[in-house]
Amino acid sequence: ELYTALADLEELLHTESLLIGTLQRYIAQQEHRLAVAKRRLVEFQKEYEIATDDVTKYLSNPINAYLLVKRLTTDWKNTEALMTDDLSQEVAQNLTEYRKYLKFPTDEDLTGAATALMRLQDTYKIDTASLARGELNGVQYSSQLSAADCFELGRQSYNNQDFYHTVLWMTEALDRHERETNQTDTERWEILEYLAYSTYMQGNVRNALKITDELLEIVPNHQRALGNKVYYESAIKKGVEESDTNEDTEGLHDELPERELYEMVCRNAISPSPKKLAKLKCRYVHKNRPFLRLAPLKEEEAYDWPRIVLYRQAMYDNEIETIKRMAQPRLKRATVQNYKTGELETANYRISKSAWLKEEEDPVVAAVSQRVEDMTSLTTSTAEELQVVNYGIGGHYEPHFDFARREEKNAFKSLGTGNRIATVLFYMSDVPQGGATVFPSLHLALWPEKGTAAFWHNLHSSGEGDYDTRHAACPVLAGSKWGLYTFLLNVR
Ligand SMILES: O=C(O)CCC(=O)C(=O)O
Ligand SMILES: [Fe+2]
Repeated sequence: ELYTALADLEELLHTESLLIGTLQRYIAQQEHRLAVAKRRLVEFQKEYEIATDDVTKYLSNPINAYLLVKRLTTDWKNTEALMTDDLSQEVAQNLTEYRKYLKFPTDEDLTGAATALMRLQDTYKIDTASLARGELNGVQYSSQLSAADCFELGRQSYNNQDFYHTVLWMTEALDRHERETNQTDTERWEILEYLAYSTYMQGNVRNALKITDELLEIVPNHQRALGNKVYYESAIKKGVEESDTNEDTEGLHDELPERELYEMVCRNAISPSPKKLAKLKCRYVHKNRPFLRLAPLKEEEAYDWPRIVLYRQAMYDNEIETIKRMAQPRLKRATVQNYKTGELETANYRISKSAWLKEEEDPVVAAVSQRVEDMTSLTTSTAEELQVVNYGIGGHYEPHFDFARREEKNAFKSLGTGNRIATVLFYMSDVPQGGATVFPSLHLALWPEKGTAAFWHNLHSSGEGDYDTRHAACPVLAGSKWGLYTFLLNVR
């Protein structure tokens, strides 16, 4: 899963540079070969013309007779070798070697990267055309997508049976195809075929028929399209009308499904009321602890109930660098616990890479761990190891609780401890766009800021889970997000 973290993508650039070199060498070789072949052709043609000009005269000359024989033996053998001698064999061998030791993304990576794009498109309500222009919320980031690129994204969605996005991307592909001057390999009718079927699957038979007619104008004997046309027409006759999927989502925010509320908070389209925010306080924490005496922690309330606090500049840049450096080689796709079996497994609702660090590994880890105690007044002796998390583009963690519910029998069994009383998370990077930590029911978003830590209790003092602490990590829209998390545990 290379697409899950930015760090791994860098290695793909190394792979690409070697491939570009190979392609360059291949072209140079082939061009040299063609140049030699062209020269030979000119020579052969010249001699042949002289010979046929006056055959008898030419052949009566013993030197010419010799040259003709030579041309068709040695010369032609050399030329034949030039034509058939497979230099590309060497290139092929090179490529096989590369496949063995270089990092290559898999088809699964491609699907993952495409799915990530769709997730961003939905969460941040980015229209397909701007995304294809390489624009994220008005900021130009990357190069444009071609009609062929959009077609490929549409095909990916189609293969995932995601007809909603297939329609969006095929429509964009069609639009770009029309405007592109050096029209790509993607034929217009191919786009139309995908578009028609997905439009039908989306419940719009009339449009599906219109698109199919357009296809048939280009390829009149397209068998599948002809079959579909008959089918769509009879469906319309039978009165299977398109279902109106435009549900009105007006109304009170709290009645919205969590998914929508979550995405709204991610987009900053909703936030706690000004009245709520006005009640929040800021203070400096001085305690008789070494770190705090040097630099008192700046504590800022982000929410009052449940109490969620932020500490600015809670981690130094050099600590961040050390921790990232230690974690980098150990990063692995993050897992979640199957609440029935207790097994750890990967899931699409959590896409990031993580690594664990032990206190004894480095003084920096111990120092940060100590700071967690200072901030929380809770002991870290029963805390889980510090977890470093790296989210790549589109990386996210959908709404969840950090504490285990009663029905989750096997939670924390291996640790031999109780439930997660509290969560502390340090942001080890800024995130240019997206990537907030959000609490959907509180309408609250914490925007990552390098060096800031967030802290909240997951359990009421009774030991019961606080359901208002349900939270999520919004998909990263631009850049990458680094976090350092620790969960403080109840002693059992
Ligand atoms: O990355 C974030 O902002 C939150 C992560 C989180 O909730 C978790 O790892 O449990
Ligand atoms: Fe969490």
